[in-house]
Amino acid sequence: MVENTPTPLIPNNEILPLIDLKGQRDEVSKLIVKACEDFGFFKLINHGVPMDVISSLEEASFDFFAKPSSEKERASLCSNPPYGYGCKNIGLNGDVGEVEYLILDAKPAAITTYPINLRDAVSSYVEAVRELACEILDLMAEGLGAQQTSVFSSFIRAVNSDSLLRLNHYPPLRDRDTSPSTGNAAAATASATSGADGVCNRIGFGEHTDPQILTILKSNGVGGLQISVQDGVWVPVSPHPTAFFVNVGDVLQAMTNGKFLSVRHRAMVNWQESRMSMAYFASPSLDSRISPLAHLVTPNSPRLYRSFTWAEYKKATYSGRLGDSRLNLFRIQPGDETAAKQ
Ligand SMILES: C=C1C[C@]23C[C@@]1(O)CC[C@H]2[C@@]12CC[C@H](O)[C@@](C)(C(=O)O1)[C@H]2[C@@H]3C(=O)O
Ligand SMILES: O=C(O)CCC(=O)C(=O)O
Ligand SMILES: [Fe+2]
Repeated sequence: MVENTPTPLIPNNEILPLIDLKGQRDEVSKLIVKACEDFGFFKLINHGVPMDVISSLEEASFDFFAKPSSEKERASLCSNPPYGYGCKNIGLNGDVGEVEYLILDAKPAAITTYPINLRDAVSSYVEAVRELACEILDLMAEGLGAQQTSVFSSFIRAVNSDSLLRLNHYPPLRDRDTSPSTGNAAAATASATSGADGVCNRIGFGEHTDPQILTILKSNGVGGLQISVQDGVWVPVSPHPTAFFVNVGDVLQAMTNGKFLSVRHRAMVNWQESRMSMAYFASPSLDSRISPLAHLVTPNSPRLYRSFTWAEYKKATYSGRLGDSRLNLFRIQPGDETAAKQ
């Protein structure tokens, strides 16, 4: 059963940074670093990804989710978790939400095996968004004063990068039998109270951090994404017609020695409109070793996490629940000199 969530919510989201990628390079890189330190999140406009590439994938996604369940399950492509179609069950350990989704391997070789109606749209989108992720990561490296601009983006450019594309569809609650006790539509209305923007207090995708390096997310014009700026306080991210929402993942928090925050976020369901989100998770290859940039470890900022491979981190992620704080498993305990030198 999906519970209501009477947690404090800040209605005004103007505090979230909106960054113009066409601005002056030095300025943009400073703004990105500041946003990642303060929120682990920002909105990006003038990002260079053509609108027709975005709308083609959005259309292909709506077409896919409009198919009968039996067909979607068949199109699940493979039984290799986490790839494929899923409905309400998130991950393998009992998490649920009012969402259906398709998770796709973003490797070019994998994309060529997708059904014809998705293949072209996914391929163009992934190529464009991967380039954007690399550009953002280069700006971050510059803003952090890293010796090599490509210190982060080289992980994503690797041919065997484990990046994923996830298409999430949150059907509107209005027409559904949503009341757990009675199945009655009026009771469902009362229990899933919605605001003026139609966003309900019903969870579509529960709170979590993204485990990878960086997430580039595009949603349609329907609100629902919220980020947690401090424990239990949720800030709604208002929809934007063209912007991408960018958030830091756990691996980038580890590589920046905690300077950047991997922000907790969740997605709520809309009362009357379908919400679609398309998330590209930029990820290292399985054998990549993750360690902090040397210049970010100082006597005043001692090392926070032991080094790990993405395979190790991914295994820890997938053996846990959605809301777990996975990075804590890799945190160096005070006095653990061996781990601090690895
Ligand atoms: C419950 C889970 C779903 C998830 C794997 C996990 O065990 C914990 C992290 C979840 C998450 C969140 C970000 C991405 O949407 C995702 C694909 C990922 O890499 O980690 C999902 C996983 C999933 O849905 O399989
Ligand atoms: O749908 C959204 O806006 C967020 C989805 C999300 O956080 C995820 O897929 O990891
Ligand atoms: Fe997420």
